[in-house]
Amino acid sequence: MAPNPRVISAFSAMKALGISEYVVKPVLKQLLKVYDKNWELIEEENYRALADAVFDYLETNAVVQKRTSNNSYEEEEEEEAQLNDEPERPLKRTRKSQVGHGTSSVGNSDTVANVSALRTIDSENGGPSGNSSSQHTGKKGAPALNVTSHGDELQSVRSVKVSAHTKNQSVSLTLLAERERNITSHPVVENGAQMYANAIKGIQENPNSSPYFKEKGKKTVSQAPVKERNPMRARPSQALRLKEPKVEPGITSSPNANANMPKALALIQPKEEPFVDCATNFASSKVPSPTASRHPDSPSMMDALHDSGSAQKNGELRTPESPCHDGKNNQPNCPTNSVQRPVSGLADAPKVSSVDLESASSPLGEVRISLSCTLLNQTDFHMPSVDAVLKLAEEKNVKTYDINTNFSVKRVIRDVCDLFLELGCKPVESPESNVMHNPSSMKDLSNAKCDNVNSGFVPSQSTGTVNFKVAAPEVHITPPCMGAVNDHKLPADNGLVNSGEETDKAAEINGRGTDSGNNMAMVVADEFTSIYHADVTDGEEGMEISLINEINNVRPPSFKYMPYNVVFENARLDISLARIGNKDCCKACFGDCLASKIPCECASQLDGSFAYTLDGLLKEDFLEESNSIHRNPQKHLQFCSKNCPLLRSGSDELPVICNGHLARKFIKECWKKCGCHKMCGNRIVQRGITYNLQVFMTPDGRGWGLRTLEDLPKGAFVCEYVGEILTLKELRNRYTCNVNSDAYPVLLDAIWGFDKNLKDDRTLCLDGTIYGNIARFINHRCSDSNLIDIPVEVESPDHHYYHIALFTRRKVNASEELTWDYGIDFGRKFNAIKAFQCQCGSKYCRDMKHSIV
Ligand SMILES: C[S@@+](CC[C@H](N)C(=O)[O-])C[C@H]1O[C@@H](n2cnc3c(N)ncnc32)[C@H](O)[C@@H]1O
Repeated sequence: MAPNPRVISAFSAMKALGISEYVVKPVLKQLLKVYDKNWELIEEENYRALADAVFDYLETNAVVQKRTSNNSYEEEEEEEAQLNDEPERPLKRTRKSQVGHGTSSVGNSDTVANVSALRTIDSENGGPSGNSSSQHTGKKGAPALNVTSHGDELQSVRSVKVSAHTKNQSVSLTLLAERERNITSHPVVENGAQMYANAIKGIQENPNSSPYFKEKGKKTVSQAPVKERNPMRARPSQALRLKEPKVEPGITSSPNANANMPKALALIQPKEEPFVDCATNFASSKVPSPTASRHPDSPSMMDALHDSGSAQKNGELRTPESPCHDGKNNQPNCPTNSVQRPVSGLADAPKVSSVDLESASSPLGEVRISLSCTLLNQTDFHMPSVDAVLKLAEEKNVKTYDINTNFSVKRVIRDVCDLFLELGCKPVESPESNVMHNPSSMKDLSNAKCDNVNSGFVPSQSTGTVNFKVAAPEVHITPPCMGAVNDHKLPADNGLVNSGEETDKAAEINGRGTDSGNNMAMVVADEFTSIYHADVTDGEEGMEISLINEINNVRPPSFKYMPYNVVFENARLDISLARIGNKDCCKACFGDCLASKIPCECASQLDGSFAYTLDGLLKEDFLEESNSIHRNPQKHLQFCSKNCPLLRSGSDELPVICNGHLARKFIKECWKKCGCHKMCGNRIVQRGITYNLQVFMTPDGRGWGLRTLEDLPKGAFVCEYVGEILTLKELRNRYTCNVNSDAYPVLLDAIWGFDKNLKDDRTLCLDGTIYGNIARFINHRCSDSNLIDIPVEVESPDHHYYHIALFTRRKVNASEELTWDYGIDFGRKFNAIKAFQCQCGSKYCRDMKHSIV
């Protein structure tokens, strides 16, 4: 449909005032309603009414946001109702007065909620729940901080840039916030800040001057402020639907070479050995010794393919699951601060003589806030590690503040600033301490010649400046991935790849050059030593996750980074708020459900308790129970006999009867239909990755691995296993045709043993091979892995689809490799996928007695 020329003219007129179309659009819509589509009234006096309404809206919006911003979901409902001419909607106050919970009280709010839900899904994810399309548009933002700017709700801070100038004794911190691109309103006035301010002032002085308020006694825009999308948007939890994986040019779909697929399947006899978490002996250089405890055999992910449920006759294993993250950044209900002007509060930092905070924005939705603080008579400042500062700031905030009620972005910023100064003024200790130091690779990086990479993270001694965030490289990790694993498969006799020669050989074997074919922006330093990429997530996560290869020339595999699951063609995945009944959500809640004395509906699956602690960690008893299921799978199996999807999908090598599927212990998180705040403590996995992780090349031939760069407490959410949501049938087709492919499938089979009429399109699994996240780099460790997979229900209440969240089973030390027990039964071999020869190094390794061909 051709755009209405009157609309275009209205936009142009407003643009001349420096007001963006994003702002004008919703207001215009409302105005047309108010004026019964009488354009003349709007166009009169060169759009005077519209201009007034816009300014009103901006002003009101600023006030509203300042005042609340607590429960944006409710606001969305209100807005939605307005747009739909709902006479009355569940008012925030009403809801709030219903302290606690309640299943249903909200009367007729269902309709409204559903409507708004749909809208929310649509806009928030840049993609619908059910449609197919490929909008990966949405940059998600697992917000670390939220700041308000320009009277507008803050968008999530996607990155932090910190720089210090020792020479001038100043430290500057730049928070780079990025607005969601899809946001409907964009209150940033492009060039007319002053004009806007004057206009607002005029309206304040003479409110009646606006015809907008006079006409017809109808609803005014200000009654229903059009709200911007909630900035604190957790990561989109629903899946995108893709028609088919897009494989970018230059990439082959699956290296044939040494495919090491999990083959495994299967059945493992749970061992009775005691466990002791052996420290990972391979992580890269300094791996602290693990101390934890843990146990042996269990099932794993790849099982799936092979026998997913795989089990065995007696004992069995299982498949892994979901995601999640920790809640250590739990922010309270609401951030507010308008961080626009010099924040005087910051000045009380003892060592700081002055603090400046400036903000700038672009019409594209980028907001940059720059904070600089100058030291007072401090001559011995040195640049501390950014990581150390942020880590300390985080710890400090979690410990110091009542995170639920008192959180203040301003204070966080001040703390970060203070800590910079504090750490920077301490004498330099060991290289491991808090002073920024780099692995050899970092040094190399500084000399690296790489034209197209603005590699930050390289401290430059000469200037004393550190750019924490590297200018985003135009990197596209392209599809078919599977590769990397093979690349490192070296001859079993040595396993270690550490010379250029060997590397080249490996690359040759795999038909790949060591230095071509991939346009990843990364730094290659020296000849064989460091390949470094500042952010393998391509900006898709709230955290940057670097990749480093100090071992050989193998480049990262080609795959498309996705922070959330995507639906492949035929899988049936119904995600809609309409499917979430009152018993599946806590509509009457507000704020933080964990803080409420009365457990809400979302806690009912766990007998009225939540799986998380107030610190955002998995509760001890929940973790222990889940560990126990992994240790003794045979006690938790549910059988689906002949109707087992695995049997139906056919394979000569599969057992004739179902070996059982684990009855998993689920976490149920609050979600969009719930009344609580997005930062509610029962929304951990949705918020995405919050720890500082790194993809690295293992030195012992297991290919890439994932490690943590900071200590992780026990029960911390690390990441979700993300991939394409496939039906089992699709999975089999995919890998039966390509037996040699590497694949990383995980069955979503928790319901299989219970649903006797399971249709093929509902037998789902996740495959992170082509579309996936950093979890695809996590290597397997038999039994005493430091991560455990927990199924998490977020947007789909029936357990056919759920998320797989990986939590720490014990405290994990910085630089330790993160591992997960895939649940592979190395004693079995199935046709579709080849198992690898396990080199986990665990004393419980299940592959020691088997020789895999
Ligand atoms: C999910 S991927 C893990 C990331 C992989 N290392 C890479 O380079 O992409 C699984 C593959 O990693 C390798 N792998 C994982 N754990 C291993 C282990 N304990 N021993 C040997 N190879 C392992 C196998 O090739 C397996 O097929």
